[in-house]
Amino acid sequence: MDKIKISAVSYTNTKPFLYGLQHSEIKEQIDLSLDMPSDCAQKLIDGKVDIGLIPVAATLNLPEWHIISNYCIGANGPVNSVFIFSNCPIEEVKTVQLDPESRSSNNLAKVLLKNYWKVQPQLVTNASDYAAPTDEKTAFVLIGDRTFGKAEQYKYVYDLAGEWKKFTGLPFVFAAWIANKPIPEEFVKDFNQALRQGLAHRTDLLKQLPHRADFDLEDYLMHKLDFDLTEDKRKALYMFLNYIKAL
Ligand SMILES: C=C(O[C@@H]1C=C(C(=O)O)C=C[C@H]1O)C(=O)O
Repeated sequence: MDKIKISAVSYTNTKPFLYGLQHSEIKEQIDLSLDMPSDCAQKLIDGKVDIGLIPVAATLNLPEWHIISNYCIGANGPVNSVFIFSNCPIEEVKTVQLDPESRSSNNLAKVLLKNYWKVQPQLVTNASDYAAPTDEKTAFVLIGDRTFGKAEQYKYVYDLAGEWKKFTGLPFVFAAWIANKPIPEEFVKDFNQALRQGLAHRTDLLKQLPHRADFDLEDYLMHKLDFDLTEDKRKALYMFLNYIKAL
């Protein structure tokens, strides 16, 4: 049988899943690449892979998609790795730079700016001074490991999963395991078993990760991230997609 091609996120948030896949026999059946989220999405859209841990916002660009797992990258309240960083209050921000590695969080920022904060700053992709704006009134979206330790450096820090929870009362799902074609049931079963094992071994994984003085990895992997794709997260996912369509 041909190997099933998979693209997964290259950030720390995905390490519990990778631990499970690497410690299971399923690793012989898969061809795994690690990519930034925007590339996971593009590879699934272009048919270069069969399954991706992709930003949920990118499903709007897929003609066919199937959620193949009850696990995801999500949060129920603040996630501590998806932010708008700003040096002035959000109401005064004139420009928001978007993160080139993101698809979900950029859209979440747009949804919250419009519907929650009710402001209309200019949105910029590929800003030349991205993540280091010189203008006081320019803020930026930043996701993943690049945010670790940075929350102290800005006067105004907006955790987007926390803001979404205040807005909707719901948890949020950033990325889900999605296939662009039907995948054999037996494989899906073994794949989910491997993911479950990985989550169950987070304490072992944490022992292998380098300690960071500026970021609480244990709190992040055990508490801030919430990996179960619950009914509430599914509800939030479809609500989010509808908000994006209405932007
Ligand atoms: C919580 C996170 O979730 C992520 C955010 C994504 C996005 O904005 O497109 C996609 C995948 C996840 O890695 C994070 O990266 O910090």
